[in-house]
Amino acid sequence: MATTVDKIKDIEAEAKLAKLKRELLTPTSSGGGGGSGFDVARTGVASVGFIGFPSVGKSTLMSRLTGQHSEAAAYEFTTLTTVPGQVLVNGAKIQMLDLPGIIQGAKDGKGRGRQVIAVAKTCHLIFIVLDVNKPLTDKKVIEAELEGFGIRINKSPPNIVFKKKDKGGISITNTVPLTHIDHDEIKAVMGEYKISSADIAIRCDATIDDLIDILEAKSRSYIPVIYALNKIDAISIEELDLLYRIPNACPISSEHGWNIDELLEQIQVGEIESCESLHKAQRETSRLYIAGCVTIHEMHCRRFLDDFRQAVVYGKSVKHQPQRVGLSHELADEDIITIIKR
Ligand SMILES: Nc1nc2c(ncn2[C@@H]2O[C@H](COP(=O)(O)OP(=O)(O)OP(=O)(O)O)[C@@H](O)[C@H]2O)c(=O)[nH]1
Ligand SMILES: [K+]
Ligand SMILES: [Mg+2]
Repeated sequence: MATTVDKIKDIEAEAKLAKLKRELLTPTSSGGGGGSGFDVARTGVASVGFIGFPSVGKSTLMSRLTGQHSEAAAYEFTTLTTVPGQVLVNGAKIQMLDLPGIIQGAKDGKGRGRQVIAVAKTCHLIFIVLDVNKPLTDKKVIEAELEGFGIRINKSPPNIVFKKKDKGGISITNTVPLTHIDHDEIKAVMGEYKISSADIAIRCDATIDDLIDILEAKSRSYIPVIYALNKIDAISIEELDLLYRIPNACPISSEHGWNIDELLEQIQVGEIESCESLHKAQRETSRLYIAGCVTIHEMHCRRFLDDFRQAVVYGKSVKHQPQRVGLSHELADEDIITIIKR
């Protein structure tokens, strides 16, 4: 049986690994890091990146959704660079980015996967495109690739407040019982990060990965994902029924244009009427909201205000589409705003 000392050793090793991974993924001036060589100019209020194995139908979907032609063919790696297009969702211009296919091990530097995932990491939403004729385990493989690059899928940041201090040691409080880690183990992680004084308030049944995500907050991106389950023209009705049980998914046929409207509808544009609903949207679907009739300032709670840098608004309340505005800007009904944090 593993002793506490063994367990702490494991945890220290895990924390060390997380640190090494971050160093590997942080771009360096020498260009050896996670560069974004495939990035393109961003237009519209938000961008959606297409991630998937080769030949699952990303480019066919791109052409179908946006009318922007992106070369599609039966051979792998047809697409070698980012192809941007645009589509209107509730009147808002949303940029679509068709990306080259990735393969297993992409996050570790195989192929150009790192550059591809680096682009996806800056998107507001990711379409994971899957070929329904391939094993469903492909979904897990792609998810692991994104996770390994610091992308957290359909998840909000763990409810842990971490404040580094100059002195006073490590102080830990938890409002719920912790079933995955104890205070000694948390201190071991802090030791690994060379943090000797901090206040840590834990408000969820956190795991060690949650804690590391908070310590590595700068290299984490919380991005909503929709699974575009493509090529349903090639399966039976019975098989299709099963696909409808997969959460956050939309079965489609890019080639035949089946269910493409539903896929667009799933791009969640949350409705904001109050500070509360803004927080909810921020937690659930990240950065794209429709505002009710309030000023941005009125929607604010402190936490949000602290990070606020600028908002980009598209809709009736602004002259230019989109327009950058500050806190006192008054929104109109159905405006779409993107909050830019510091
Ligand atoms: N049956 C069927 N075939 C499709 C569908 N969508 C795409 N295909 C075919 O799948 C093959 C690959 O399509 P692409 O759009 O090039 O796939 P991709 O994911 O962009 O591929 P890479 O750029 O190489 O990564 C082509 O032969 C398409 O005709 C679909 O909905 N149904
Ligand atoms: K292809
Ligand atoms: Mg392609």
